[in-house]
Amino acid sequence: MSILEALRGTLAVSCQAADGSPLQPTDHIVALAKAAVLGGAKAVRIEGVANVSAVRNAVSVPVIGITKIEHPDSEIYITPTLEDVRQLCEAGADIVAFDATARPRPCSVAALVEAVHQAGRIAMADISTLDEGRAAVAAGADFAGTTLSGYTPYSPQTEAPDFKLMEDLFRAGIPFVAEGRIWEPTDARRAIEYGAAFVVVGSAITRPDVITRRFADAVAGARTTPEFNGESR
Ligand SMILES: CC(=O)N[C@H](C=O)[C@@H](O)[C@H](O)[C@H](O)COP(=O)(O)O
Repeated sequence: MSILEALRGTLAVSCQAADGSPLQPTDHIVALAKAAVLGGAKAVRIEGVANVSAVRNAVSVPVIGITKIEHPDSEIYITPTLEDVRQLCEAGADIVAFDATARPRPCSVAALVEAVHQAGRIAMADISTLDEGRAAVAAGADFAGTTLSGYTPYSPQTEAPDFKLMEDLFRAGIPFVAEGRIWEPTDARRAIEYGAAFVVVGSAITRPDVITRRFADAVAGARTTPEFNGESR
């Protein structure tokens, strides 16, 4: 069975640590990935060549590899160049994901796809609109990811997952993975029911600081005098 067939209808977990997070050391990323697998993740999405290599050696599920490189002259920061692709493949990524948005870019989507395929790996195109999904698949990408919806100025800026984009991709016959702002298990399930090949969840599982903030904000907004049936006592 191919990797993509095996992943159909399953959960993948993105194990990344933002700048300044105490979880940044590679050992912690490996621990997050192992915990995700214990919980039922069938793939993990990992940022950084050293992290991909360490996680590849520590778990047996497929690894979706990316790099994140901020560049002063470009808004493209997820796996922007052929060198990033080469290093991720060498580190053992089974799937390489890259920005496939329509913004000005250092390297064409077609060239990135070709490099991924030459290494015998699967190409995942992170997109923000239906047109970008169409273009990425036309350029040879194996599937699109809704990852960047909400992160380009011309895509809908919402707090929820972009279910409209999922529906549009499904109707257009573009194979896709649901990723981005999936906070509730019911949303993950809904994404599969909207036709996603599989679902990638990150922050809601692997960013304890962000998860904590949700709870802290909820508690901070609570009334401190109990009230039952509209009556306080
Ligand atoms: C936009 C961008 O840079 N997304 C990144 C891509 O790898 C990660 O920061 C996200 O955590 C990941 O996509 C999962 O999404 P969420 O954390 O919302 O479940």
